[in-house]
Amino acid sequence: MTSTTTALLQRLHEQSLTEVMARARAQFHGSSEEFTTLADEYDMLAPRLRGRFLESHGLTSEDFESSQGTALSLAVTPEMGEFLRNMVLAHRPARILELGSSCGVSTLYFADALRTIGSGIVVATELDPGKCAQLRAHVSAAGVDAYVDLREGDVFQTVAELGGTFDMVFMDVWADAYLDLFRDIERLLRPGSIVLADNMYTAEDAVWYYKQYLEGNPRFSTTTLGFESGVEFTVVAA
Ligand SMILES: C[S@@+](CC[C@H](N)C(=O)[O-])C[C@H]1O[C@@H](n2cnc3c(N)ncnc32)[C@H](O)[C@@H]1O
Repeated sequence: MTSTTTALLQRLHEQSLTEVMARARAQFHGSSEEFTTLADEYDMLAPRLRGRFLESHGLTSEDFESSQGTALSLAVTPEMGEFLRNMVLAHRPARILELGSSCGVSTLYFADALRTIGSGIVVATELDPGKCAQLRAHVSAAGVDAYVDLREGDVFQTVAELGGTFDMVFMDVWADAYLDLFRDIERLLRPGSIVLADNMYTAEDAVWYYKQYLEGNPRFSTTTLGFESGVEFTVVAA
């Protein structure tokens, strides 16, 4: 990764964390000391307990699960970003579909990996015009324009217009849309395609139908990876 991209990602990660912490602090009705303790406890929790923990403290955020917009970046963590980057380096996809790109943090990890390989494209999707503008600026600053195709607009509309197959898909829109969206992208998958979905533990109720659908369908082999906010790792078996 170039030093420019590393520095840019570091700044964007810090910015996103600050935003999320500020929102949680505004929602939390305790003292600053209690909030600090809560944040430490969250960090130490097993990922599969995190969603319920936030919920029990009144910190579940509606904008994670509703179709309403938010100005927050809600970027993947550095750990998740490195995982995505490594997945690309290992799987060498020609076409990646990213569902929910926000200001482009996960997009940058995908695009940087494609730059390392020397080929491929990530089709990024985002509804919010302000976030799209930021994504374009970030992609340009990192010098990875050649590897990113941003489609601005509603993701369902965007997906309906796509053809061909995708070797890798990253699902990171609002969790209650996962199943409907997955049904729409099934025709774009081929045997061996990988679908990664974030927030399986932090939006456990919203993703329940998605998880059930995958587990009940012999075309897919799926498991939830127990790190970060819970990542569904699905391979198209047939
Ligand atoms: C969790 S954020 C994505 C974060 C991003 N993957 C990253 O790492 O920076 C989810 C994004 O999905 C977008 N989104 C939600 N519903 C959408 C829809 N129907 N069409 C397009 N984008 C949508 C939101 O605007 C939001 O920016």
